[in-house]
Amino acid sequence: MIPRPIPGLQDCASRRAKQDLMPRTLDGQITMEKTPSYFVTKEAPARISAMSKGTKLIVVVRDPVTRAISDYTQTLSKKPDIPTFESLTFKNRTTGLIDTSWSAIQIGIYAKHLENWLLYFPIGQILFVSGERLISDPAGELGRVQDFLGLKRIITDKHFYFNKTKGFPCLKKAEGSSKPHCLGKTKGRPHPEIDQEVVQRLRDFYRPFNMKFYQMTGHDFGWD
Ligand SMILES: Nc1ncnc2c1ncn2[C@@H]1O[C@H](COP(=O)(O)OS(=O)(=O)O)[C@@H](OP(=O)(O)O)[C@H]1O
Repeated sequence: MIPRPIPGLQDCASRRAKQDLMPRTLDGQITMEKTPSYFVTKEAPARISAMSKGTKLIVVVRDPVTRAISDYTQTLSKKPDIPTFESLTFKNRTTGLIDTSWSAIQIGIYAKHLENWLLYFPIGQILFVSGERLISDPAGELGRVQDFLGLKRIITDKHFYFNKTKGFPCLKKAEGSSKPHCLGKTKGRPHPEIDQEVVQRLRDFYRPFNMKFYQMTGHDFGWD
């Protein structure tokens, strides 16, 4: 059971005030909250643990190189004048020194972020969902989520079809409707073409962190 959520990472008083505005979780209900930045926020594990040690945590991860490019694509869509991905990647392009302070790069060092969580939560309380498998086998991945949450497997293959144009699975029927439902326009956007040498340098950079992450989670995500 996931307890009532922390609506943000504010101080306790404002957190409680916000919680009081939220509906109560009734028996048989699970309250969920999605805030991607929690995984990389230093204070989040301690605060969530202080609120409820039993909180189940779900983290969706994908190849950190693709993640960085996707992150950049998102920023570019809002600020078209930013420097190129290639120039932001390096502190010094000649020496090949990666700028690990750039958030697009930093967020993908999953092993480092996970270490913070493991100070407060056992690994069995965290489910790692593969972003790649959410596309190639959504029902399988959601099967794992349902098991982790102790739910009956209600969502299965029957609920999805693959939309080739979008390159994503879509729901055959949206909740409360008889019409199909696909993810929005910002999902599956084309990414800019990145210099392959830079991509390779990033692959080399992430490899040891990925290996450590596989070891910590006991799961090979196949990013190499
Ligand atoms: N359900 C599901 N399955 C697989 N992949 C998914 C899913 N939802 C979001 N995404 C991909 O995650 C990338 C970031 O999406 P966000 O949901 O954060 O969207 S947004 O950037 O806030 O608009 C973005 O990646 P790219 O499209 O490759 O850039 C989304 O397409």
